[in-house]
Amino acid sequence: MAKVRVYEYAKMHELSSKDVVNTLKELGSDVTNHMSTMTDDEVELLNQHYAVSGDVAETVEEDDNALTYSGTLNVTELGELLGKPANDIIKKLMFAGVMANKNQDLDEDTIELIAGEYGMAVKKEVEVEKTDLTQYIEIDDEKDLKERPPVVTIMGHVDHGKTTLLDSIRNTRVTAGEAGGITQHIGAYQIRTDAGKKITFLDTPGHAAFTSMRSRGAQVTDIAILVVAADDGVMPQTVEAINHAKAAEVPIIVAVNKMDKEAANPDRVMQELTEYELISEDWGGDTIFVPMSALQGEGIEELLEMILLVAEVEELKANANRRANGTVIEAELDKGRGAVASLLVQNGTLRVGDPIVVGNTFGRVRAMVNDLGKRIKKAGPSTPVEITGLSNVPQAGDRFVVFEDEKTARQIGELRQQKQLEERRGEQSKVSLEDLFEKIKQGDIKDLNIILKADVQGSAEALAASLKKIDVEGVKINIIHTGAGAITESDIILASASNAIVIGFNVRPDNNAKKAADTENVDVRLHRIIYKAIEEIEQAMKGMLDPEFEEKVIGQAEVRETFKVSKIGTIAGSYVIEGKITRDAGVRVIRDGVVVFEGEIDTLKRFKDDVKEVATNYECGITLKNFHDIKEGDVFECFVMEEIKR
Ligand SMILES: Nc1nc2c(ncn2[C@@H]2O[C@H](COP(=O)(O)OP(=O)(O)OP(=O)(O)O)[C@@H](O)[C@H]2O)c(=O)[nH]1
Repeated sequence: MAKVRVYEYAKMHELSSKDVVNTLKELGSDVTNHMSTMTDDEVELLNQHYAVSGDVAETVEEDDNALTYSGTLNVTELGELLGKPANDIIKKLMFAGVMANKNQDLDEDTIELIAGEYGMAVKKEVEVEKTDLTQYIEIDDEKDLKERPPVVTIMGHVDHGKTTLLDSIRNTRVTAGEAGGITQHIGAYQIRTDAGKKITFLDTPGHAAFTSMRSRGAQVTDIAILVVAADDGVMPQTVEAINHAKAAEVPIIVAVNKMDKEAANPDRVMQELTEYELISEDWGGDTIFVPMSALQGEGIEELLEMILLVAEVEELKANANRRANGTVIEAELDKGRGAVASLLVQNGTLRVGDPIVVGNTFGRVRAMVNDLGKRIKKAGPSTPVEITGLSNVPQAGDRFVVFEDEKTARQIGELRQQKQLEERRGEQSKVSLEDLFEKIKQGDIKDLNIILKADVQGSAEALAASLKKIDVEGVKINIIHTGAGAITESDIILASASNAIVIGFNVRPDNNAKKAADTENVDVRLHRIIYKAIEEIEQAMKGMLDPEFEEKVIGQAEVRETFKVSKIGTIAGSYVIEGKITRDAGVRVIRDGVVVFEGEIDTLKRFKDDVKEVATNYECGITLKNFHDIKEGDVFECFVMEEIKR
């Protein structure tokens, strides 16, 4: 039989708890109040006393008519819920052995007890975060999942041919067979290969867009194409792109571009990329390299094949037979059409008329067009579309979720709007050196991600190597990107997306980076001396930044005589009665147990000599800074501030 508390028993038999407590006491039990649990014997005794029977545990039932509340209730609030004056509640509580005032919060059991006294039932509602969109996305059954097209982003260094590649893929593929198709820029497009398989390309080349989406929690890319010009090799933004893709754990296919050029040297590209763990299959690695010429359309076919191959390995799947969800690729306010958003459907099928929450806005899909500007009625997984019908303009990277009915969509959309406003006020916390240790201690952080920029690559690497050697238990340093040159907006966005801090060595953030760091709350640390940078990080990890101090009393001296000297003030002829007195310690003057002064020692002498410290049982002369009202019998208590080891 389950253990039963007094109030539960009382409730079940419609008795007052107070009564039951008294009865139990009369029966010799040592229960004290309504919360006490009873032994089986006690229950039996009570049953006999009240002439009731039955296994009480079995009589507990869920009450569907229960009044519901959430969070906590105080006495007044409980009164309101039950429709009773607070004073009545207080009386009931008193009878149950609980002394409470009107504002006192009550625990769940007590709330139930009091409601029970009135013959009512209450139930605490489990609170859910109603604004979290992901919770409305049902998990698919494995059997409903079918292959979906991969979503690809093209990245690489400036001028290595990203745009040319995107264009040439689109030109060879999109118009073919799509009669009268005029490509429309909606942030992404989809092609169909000869084999009839689809691939979706995100239209904004470069890693900044890629990562700014990720910083908003959106992961839309399945595969990254790293374009490297064969005549130029690995350049700074190539490295950035690699790091961005790696941070997002997206597989990389290397497109060795501009092979038509005379200076093309694909071996050099392969060689250089080995440094970044991108090793070609020819060389025993597992990275796919595709030599090509985006300009002449060479190698495109093979690249598309390789994309499909990687997609197959990744087992990209979705369920078209469900309400859609996905991510905003771009959005803007159009004068004529209102809010226009390009969406990538990531799962399910999006239909015209669907009630939808997009980021912090909502609406109904009014009109939908595809990447050829054609009006469509529905769009399945991995399809990019442009929609109208939203009440506001969302942001790239925002998630969207279709709801069953418009009312729910509106409710959740409005709640999210409200929450966004509140959050803006209370800005969320990213990692910073100030609270790093706190976060490590609480287990919130196991890796400290760092982005390192320096004036020259050499010092960035030296600093990275030293930082990696810092050994603090419970936390690991991850250098997710190093580079030479000023700290850029792209660095900040990567930091924000990866919850990293940025260290600048002999470099400064440019203006855009400064602004971005502000809005994204990214901690940027600037240094000119390597060991200082290392020290700062190490101390932050150990919780030793701005150390906390506590006072420690080191000794006491008693004033035996005082001498007034015109230029000096009062000299206290003292005797050290405990510990020691040191010249640089803090001092408190205690007279009859009261602190009459707190400050610093000015001079400390033995006979005529200045000394640093005086030990127990020695005499000394002491003067204080800015305090001369010293009296015989005063006690000088000396203290130092000691750092608290955390
Ligand atoms: N010879 C040759 N030139 C190419 C090839 N691909 C691109 N180019 C040229 O390289 C230049 C840069 O190409 P883009 O496609 O604009 O390069 P991008 O990477 O998009 O450059 P940004 O948008 O500035 O980052 C252009 O003049 C292209 O015509 C190629 O395969 N062969």
